[in-house]
Amino acid sequence: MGTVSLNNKYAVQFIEQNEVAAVQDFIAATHRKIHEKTGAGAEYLGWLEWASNFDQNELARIEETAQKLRAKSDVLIVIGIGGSYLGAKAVQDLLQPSFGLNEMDVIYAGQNLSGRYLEELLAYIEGKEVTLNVISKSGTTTEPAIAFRVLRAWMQEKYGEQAADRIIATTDKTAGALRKSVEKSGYTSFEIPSDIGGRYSVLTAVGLLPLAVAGVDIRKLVEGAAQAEKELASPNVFENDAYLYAAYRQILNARGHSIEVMASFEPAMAGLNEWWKQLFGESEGKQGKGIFPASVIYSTDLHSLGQYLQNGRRTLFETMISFTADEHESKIPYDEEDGDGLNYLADKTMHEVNQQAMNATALAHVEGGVPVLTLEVERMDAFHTGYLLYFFMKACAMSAYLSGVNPFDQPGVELYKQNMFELLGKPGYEKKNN
Ligand SMILES: O=P(O)(O)OC[C@H]1O[C@H](O)[C@H](O)[C@@H](O)[C@@H]1O
Repeated sequence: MGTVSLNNKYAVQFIEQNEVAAVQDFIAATHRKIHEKTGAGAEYLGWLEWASNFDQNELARIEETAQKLRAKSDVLIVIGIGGSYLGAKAVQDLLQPSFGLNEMDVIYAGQNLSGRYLEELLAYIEGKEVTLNVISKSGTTTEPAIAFRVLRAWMQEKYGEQAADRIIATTDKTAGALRKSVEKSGYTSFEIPSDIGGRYSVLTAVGLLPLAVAGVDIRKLVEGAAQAEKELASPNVFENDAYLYAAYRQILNARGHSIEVMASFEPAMAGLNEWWKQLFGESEGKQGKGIFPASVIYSTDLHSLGQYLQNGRRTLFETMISFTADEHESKIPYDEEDGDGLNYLADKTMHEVNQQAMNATALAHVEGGVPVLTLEVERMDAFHTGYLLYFFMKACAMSAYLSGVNPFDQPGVELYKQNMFELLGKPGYEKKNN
């Protein structure tokens, strides 16, 4: 059994083992395509063995920079959108306490164009010591560029010439406007490798610098991913759970289950759900194909979307993440009067009750015609998170290739950007929409 394993006990009635066996040859051929870098978009496979070959000097430089930032700031603002912030936010949400401030306050900007958000952020940082990490692979994305312009002006106003020492840029080695401003202003910078796309970049400086500042053990995160590389290297679908997950997804999709709902019983998973949605949505949603990635947090959403999941259109399948270790002490207390009738649960841990809520939900949804896959992960720590991130990246590459699309491009994101330039009157763009 791997560090993350796929349990199909709630999907057996929807998929026969011989259906999985039937795709083994295709899986093995696709595995070769990935590892020999011969498939579509192969120039973006830098993430495949990134963790096991991690440049130790780079890792040390990320940690040193993080130390320096921590020493001089109350708040780090990470400016980025899509793959340039979702990974850091996901891991931060998963590994840090749900309430109160962490050792270090890491917040996000540039992922929207809301004036209210920016104004409230500016009010929040008033009187605080601030550092910025602006992240953009292309260096030309409008949303983070605007946030950077506003926040850079704020920094210059507050720190004058010293502002440049408080700005770190993470971007392409040579291309883009952000690289130019690094050269001009002398910001400390980190490179986003040209062979790693945004949604596969969480284990590069893109994710690691903000996470190191936030106090996450980034070495353990990388170690977990390196372990996943080793465990998920077999071309055999029955020995590689990332491929098994990809195979199940595509078999279900072919049968009309074209929406995947990622379900977790831990609220700390909300950020990881968002990262996962970008990964699979941008990788698979093209040429009129793709499984639509959606997500829920239970029990919360059992009382909103639960009804739809149980009885709505039967185009869904569900993937539940189950954290198996019972790590928390909290137990249901015994009550002398038992007015609420809960004494039958006395002395059970919250984890035990939560696990039964998961089993009960899975059983109900299976009965309602929803295939349920379960991904079992032992615990929510940096090592297992690193493993899980790699698990999804490898599964996503396989799944997208199985459906016949290039997992590494995102041609569809361009149209709204072009339209926005036209509508806003950017010089050089024709006004076809006005
Ligand atoms: O890092 P950037 O070049 O600014 O790109 C940020 C994001 O932009 C678009 O949304 C792309 O579709 C994403 O894949 C990318 O992660």
